[in-house]
Amino acid sequence: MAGVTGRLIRCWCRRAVWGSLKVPALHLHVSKTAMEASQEDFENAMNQATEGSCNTPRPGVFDLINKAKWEAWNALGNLPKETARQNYVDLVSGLSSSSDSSSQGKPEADQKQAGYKTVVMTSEDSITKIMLNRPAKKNALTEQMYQEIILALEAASKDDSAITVLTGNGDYYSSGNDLTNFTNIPPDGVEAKAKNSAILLRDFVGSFIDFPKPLVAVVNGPAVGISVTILGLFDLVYATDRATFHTPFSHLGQTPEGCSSYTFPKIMGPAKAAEMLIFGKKLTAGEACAQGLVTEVFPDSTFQKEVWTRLKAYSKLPQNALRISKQIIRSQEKEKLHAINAKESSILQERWLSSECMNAIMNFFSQKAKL
Ligand SMILES: CCCCCC/C=C/C(=O)SCCNC(=O)CCNC(=O)[C@H](O)C(C)(C)COP(=O)(O)OP(=O)(O)OC[C@H]1O[C@@H](n2cnc3c(N)ncnc32)[C@H](O)[C@@H]1OP(=O)(O)O
Repeated sequence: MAGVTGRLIRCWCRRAVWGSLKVPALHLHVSKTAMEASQEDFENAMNQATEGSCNTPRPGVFDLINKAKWEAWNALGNLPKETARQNYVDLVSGLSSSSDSSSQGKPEADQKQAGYKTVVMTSEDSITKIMLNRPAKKNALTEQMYQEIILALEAASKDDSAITVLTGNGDYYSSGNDLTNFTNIPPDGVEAKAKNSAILLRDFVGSFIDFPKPLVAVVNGPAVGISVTILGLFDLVYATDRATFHTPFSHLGQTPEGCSSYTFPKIMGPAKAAEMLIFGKKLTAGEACAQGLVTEVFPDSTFQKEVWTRLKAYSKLPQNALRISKQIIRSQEKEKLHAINAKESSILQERWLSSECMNAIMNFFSQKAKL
């Protein structure tokens, strides 16, 4: 912790608390079919889609395993970012459908998808589950996690599942943005970092706005920050009675995102939304349900069993009807949501450069200030 604090204070002296966001050109050639692809192919494709072309030094001649991995990644060459992402999604989607056909007679088999490092993506019973997987850090969202969630949603939108679920591993749903995202300064400076982070935020929220199938949050514990705001973009939010919902943006010198400046007043009315988004009032699961942010609250002891039984029943409904109904509802205000997302992201880009925001983050790391 002393190291992190020292780094933050050094950053502050240079008027910055930002981490180096990798936004390289992304490159990938995928020539194998999903059935032919190995775990290593998925890892290389994921590296390419999230980190870009091979950007690490070649391992030493005796480091045979890492040298082979490096050579495979390096061999992928240079392709535009969108192509790299699309290739990755195609590879994963292909795996999902080919696995499904090869596992006929075992329809319940849990299809775990390879290549993700910070989330676990599985498909079972026509439900694709994306599980945040950093329990020791309360599922705080790193830049890599934002990228992997975007990729996972793209893959889920194309697989043959009826419903997609986002949940967390461990005692938290998510503690929101990982504050260490703000700790290193990239060579191109703090303003560039803020700009790249705003782009990542806009893309991340945009992938929830555009998601074409029913999207369900299984809120397995407390939720903070952006993990709360994006709930306004889900179709169902099921919560354990242990969950809390906290958006302490003013405490952090920040402002609402995830389209919550629009969805929260619409869901709960302007006064209750202001209490959460401006003054940082933390809601219990029962309160969040009474205000319409949560669909239903379950006792923690039976939470998983009850929720998954419910979702399995829903996933048997006709898939096209589910998808089309979702899209009719979303289409009413999709453009508006994108405009709000762009505006919120651009305001945050400025906020992240403010002394209020920098002080709040330093405070968290230096004093372990809890929300
Ligand atoms: C591309 C950028 C997009 C940005 C979008 C804008 C998003 C905004 C937000 O999401 S604002 C909300 C940010 N979140 C927070 O401020 C939460 C900070 N964390 C806490 O207050 C507490 O950790 C807690 C209340 C969530 C949990 O407290 P407790 O139960 O006592 O656990 P610990 O604090 O010991 O946590 C264990 C371990 O996890 C680390 N950790 C938890 N949350 C975060 C986080 N958000 N960022 C970084 N690290 C986090 C914590 O430091 C501990 O680490 P350690 O074991 O000490 O190494």
